[in-house]
Amino acid sequence: MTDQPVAIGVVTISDRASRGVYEDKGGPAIIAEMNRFLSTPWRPVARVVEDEQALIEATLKELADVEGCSLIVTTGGTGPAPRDVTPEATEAVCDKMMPGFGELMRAESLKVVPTAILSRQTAGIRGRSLIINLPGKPSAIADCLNAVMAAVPYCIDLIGGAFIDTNPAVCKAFRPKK
Ligand SMILES: Nc1ncnc2c1ncn2[C@@H]1O[C@H](COP(=O)(O)OP(=O)(O)OP(=O)(O)O)[C@@H](O)[C@H]1O
Ligand SMILES: Nc1nc2c(c(=O)[nH]1)N[C@H]1C(S)=C(S)[C@@H](COP(=O)(O)O)O[C@H]1N2
Repeated sequence: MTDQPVAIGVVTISDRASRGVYEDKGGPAIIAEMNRFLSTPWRPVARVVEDEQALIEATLKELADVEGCSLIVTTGGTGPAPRDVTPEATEAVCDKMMPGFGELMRAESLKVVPTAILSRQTAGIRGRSLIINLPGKPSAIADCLNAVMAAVPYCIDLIGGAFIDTNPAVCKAFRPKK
């Protein structure tokens, strides 16, 4: 069997980007960061959706269950506004939550911007997929992924997802039981 590139979901959740009011910069920023981090061949499965909980849930389920994404990264919809429902959608589709991701990403973002505490970003496991929420501001993507990336490959190992390795010059993946 030939080795297929690892599928990674890239989900932009934004009313305005999904309607073409502005160009989506979040999805491309996630793809650029993943290219920087990962040494394992991978392919993005990208979606841009409105801030609608049912739509977000359906997208996360499709990427996990049909597309077989071992990792799904979302951007947007994590704040306090009425239409910000990404964490609710994430929790609704996950078997278990991984609160450490949100805690660490908020703590690191707080070094950059005092409004970091307004993000309710979280992470969780659906089957063999790790889902991680990032804020909508494109600059938040690198801040947050830099904070958690070293732990992502081992987390995916533990849930039976694809083997993912990182470029050690950028980020050394930590695998305690290698
Ligand atoms: N996908 C994106 N592409 C480019 N810029 C974005 C994107 N998402 C957010 N931004 C920028 O970050 C700012 C804050 O994002 P936020 O998610 O709070 O937007 P919002 O007010 O919820 O609106 P929307 O859901 O329409 O993006 C936006 O005003 C916009 O300038
Ligand atoms: N690193 C980082 N985190 C950040 C921000 C940012 O600019 N950089 N913006 C904050 C702001 S202003 C908000 S309202 C929340 C939620 O953003 P979201 O609704 O776009 O997900 O993320 C916060 N976290």
